[in-house]
Amino acid sequence: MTSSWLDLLRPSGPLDVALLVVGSLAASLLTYVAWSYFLHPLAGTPGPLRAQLGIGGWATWRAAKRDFGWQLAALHDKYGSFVRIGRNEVSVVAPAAVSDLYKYGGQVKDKSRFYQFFKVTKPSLLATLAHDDHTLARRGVSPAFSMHLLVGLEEFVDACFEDLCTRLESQISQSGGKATINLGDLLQFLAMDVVGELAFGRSFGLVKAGYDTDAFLPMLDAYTASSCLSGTQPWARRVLHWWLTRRIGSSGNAALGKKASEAVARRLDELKQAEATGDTDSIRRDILSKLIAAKNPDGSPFTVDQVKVQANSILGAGSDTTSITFRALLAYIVRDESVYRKVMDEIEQALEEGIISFPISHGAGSKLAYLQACLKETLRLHPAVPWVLPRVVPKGGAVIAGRFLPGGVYAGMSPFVFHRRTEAYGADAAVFRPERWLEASDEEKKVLERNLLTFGAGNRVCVGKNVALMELTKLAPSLLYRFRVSFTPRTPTSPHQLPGRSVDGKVDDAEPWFCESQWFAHQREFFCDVEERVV
Ligand code: HEM
Repeated sequence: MTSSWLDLLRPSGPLDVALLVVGSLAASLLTYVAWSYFLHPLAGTPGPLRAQLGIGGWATWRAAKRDFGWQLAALHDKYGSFVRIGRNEVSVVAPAAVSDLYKYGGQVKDKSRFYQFFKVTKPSLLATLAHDDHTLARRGVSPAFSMHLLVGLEEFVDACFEDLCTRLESQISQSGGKATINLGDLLQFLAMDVVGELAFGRSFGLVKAGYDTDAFLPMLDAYTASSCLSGTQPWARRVLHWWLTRRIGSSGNAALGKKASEAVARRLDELKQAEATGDTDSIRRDILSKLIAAKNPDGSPFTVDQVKVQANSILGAGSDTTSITFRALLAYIVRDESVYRKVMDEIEQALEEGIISFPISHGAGSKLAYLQACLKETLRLHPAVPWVLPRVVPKGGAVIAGRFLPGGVYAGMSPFVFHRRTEAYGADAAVFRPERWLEASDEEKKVLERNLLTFGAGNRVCVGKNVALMELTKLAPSLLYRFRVSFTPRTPTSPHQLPGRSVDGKVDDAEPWFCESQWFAHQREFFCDVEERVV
């Protein structure tokens, strides 16, 4: 029989079979890599090599290392406005992209699959990907977050703050006039107690207890870390979730579900009794009430499950974010004596002139112009969510910041990176300068506001923005007025276990915390020396 060259390829033993399999795999991989590098619609967009080769994993690795913000900033410094951060994903930092990607009624509408694992049990608002589904869901939930409703709930926020003052005073007196306190944790307890009051019918009592009674903090950490990591590698979700929950522990998860069930059941009971006695005025008109009264698009009332999902997602979305911002605001004010002096002079003068009184209302706090400018600068330089907020370019493609991106590509902007770019905030973009918000003309202010992505933008803008701003506007001046706060210096005997690291990743022991950058820009170990002020 005559042999052809094809016979040479025919395996004649197990070794040949193995070689053929390995060879075929290598050839497929090479073809895939070459396609990603040369032919993919994002080919030619600069970025880390592994993203360009389509292997992916850059964002996953950054999420695992929790250094996402500053690593992405460095890539943009190197490559410019468009950086390919995944096989099919691009990060953009151009002012025009804000409206191209996020504006109401714009071409780009759906969220990318990155968000899918932020669902609690069923998709919450944050995790609803399709624009149309989200619009309907948001219509039901929005009334629960109106400023009108929230202003009527200020007394509950004040009560949580009083718990904080009592705790601080007691620790201060036990320590002989000045106490070293993990203020970072206490501020998160405060934010959680406020969410408890507004969305669960009563405070969780964490500030009063002085510790994380139901292990909520590790649970929230496991929830965001696992959702974020899994979002970057959906196929590996189960493994990542298993690994993380083992590593971080998430015992609070069950406690949280239980708390939501109890809160809804309690409120439904109260409603039933009130209706029976005709005394419906005695029912608190809070977020929980509004969620219970919410309707689906077909007019049917929210089910108990829907109410629980929304309440739980509020805890997931509202407590880390608000406390990260509170810590950052305090730190920016306290670390610079001239900023601190201006804030305190403004508060004292407003008190003298009767513009504010205690407890400071949201309306009164809003009149503290310099403090509000500090808050804006804090939201700009330390956005609680530094991650890119990825959207899907629609079929047929879209022009984003002057560049055509084909349909199906994921594109997003990182508030952290964008806010530090000169094209967004000028040559001093990296500097904390509250005055920029006060000196700007009305037209300039519109641009500053438009470029501020801390709460997202467009129809996906944070639904809890009013809750956070109300809390910070009231409580930051109240805390600063009652207590003198300074960073606990790092010494061999101080309680710190981690080195100092700033929001932009600089390791420096003068920093008040160890900052991480993943979905959240969380600060660990914010220890402060706290004294009562003579007022
Ligand atoms: C300073 C505090 C806060 C910051 C910086 C913040 C930031 C954000 C951001 C960036 C988004 C949009 C994400 C995206 O486009 O992908 C978002 C959405 C959301 N936030 Fe906030 N948030 C804060 C406080 C709160 C609070 C207090 C609550 C609840 C009481 C809350 C509940 C939500 C919810 C439910 C969504 C999803 C909205 C939707 O998709 O319709 N947030 N937040």
